[in-house]
Amino acid sequence: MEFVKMHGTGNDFILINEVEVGWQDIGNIAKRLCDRHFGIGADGLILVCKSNKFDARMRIINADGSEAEMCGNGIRCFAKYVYDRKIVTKKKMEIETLSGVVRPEVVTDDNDKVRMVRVDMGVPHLEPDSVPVRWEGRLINEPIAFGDKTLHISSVNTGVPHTVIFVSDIDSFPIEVYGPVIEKYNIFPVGTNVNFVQVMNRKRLMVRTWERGVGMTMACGSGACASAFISNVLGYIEREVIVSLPGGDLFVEVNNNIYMTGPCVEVFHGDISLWS
Ligand SMILES: N[C@H](CCC[C@H](N)C(=O)O)C(=O)O
Repeated sequence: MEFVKMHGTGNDFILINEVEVGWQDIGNIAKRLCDRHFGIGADGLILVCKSNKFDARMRIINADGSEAEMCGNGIRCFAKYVYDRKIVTKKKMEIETLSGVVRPEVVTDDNDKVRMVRVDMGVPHLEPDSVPVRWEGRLINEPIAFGDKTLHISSVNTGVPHTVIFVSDIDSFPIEVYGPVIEKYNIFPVGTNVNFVQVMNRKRLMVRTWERGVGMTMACGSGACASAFISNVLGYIEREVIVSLPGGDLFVEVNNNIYMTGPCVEVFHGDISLWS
C-alpha cells in the first residue's frame, strides 16, 4: 500500500489513499506513522477520501493522533496529490473537510504537474467556536496573565482555532514556554494553535507557530492566514502580505475571504503494506 511524503513550506505530511485502508484506530496509527524515530516521521497524516458531494474529502490527523478540522499547508499538498494522479482533473477544486468545503486552485508547470496552489480559505470566524461565551465570542488583543507575563491575545478560526500574539522580537521570544501553555489554556475547550507574530512592515509578517496536537512546526498555513487577518483587523498591514515562516513564504490576501498561495512538494513515496 503506497504512501507519499509531501510538505508545504516545511510542514510535512504522510498522504495515503483511504480507499486502500480499512484502519479502525486511525489516531494510534497516525501517531506511529508520524513518529520521527520509530515511524516515517511527519507533522500529520492526511487521508485522501471519496466525497459524495464534492471532488474529494480530506482528513487530517495530527502527530499526536488528534483529528483536526482542516489544514492549510495540508490542503495544498492534497490538491497536488489528487491532481497529479488525475483523481481530480479540475484545476479549481471543491474539497470536503470537517471545517466545510475548501476551494484550492492548482498552478501547474510545463509537464502539467502542480507547483503552487492558491487556496480560498473562506471567511474567518472572529467569534471562534472554541472561545466560551464569557468572552462574548470575540477576542482581540485581550490581556491575559500567563505566570509573570501578560500577553495580549487574539483568537480567530481559519478552519481550525488560532490564537495570535504579537511580539517585538520573534527570534528571542520563548515560544516553547508559552506555546504549550496557551495551546491547552482553559478558555479554549478544544485547544488552539498559537501564532507568534512580528510585524516587519505593512507588507510582511514573520510568524512562528506552536501547533495544536503537533508542537513547533516549520510552517502553519491556517496560522499564517489567522495572523494576516488579525494584523489587518488591527491596521498593522495592507490587505496583501508575505508571511515569512521558518520553512518558506506564503502569500496571503485578506479580502472578505482569505486567500493563501504557496508551494507544495512531493518528497518521496514508499510501501507500508507491512503495517498492521
Ligand atoms: N495542528 C492543527 C491542524 C493542522 C494545521 C496546520 N498544519 C496548517 O497548515 O493549517 C490543528 O490541530 O488545528
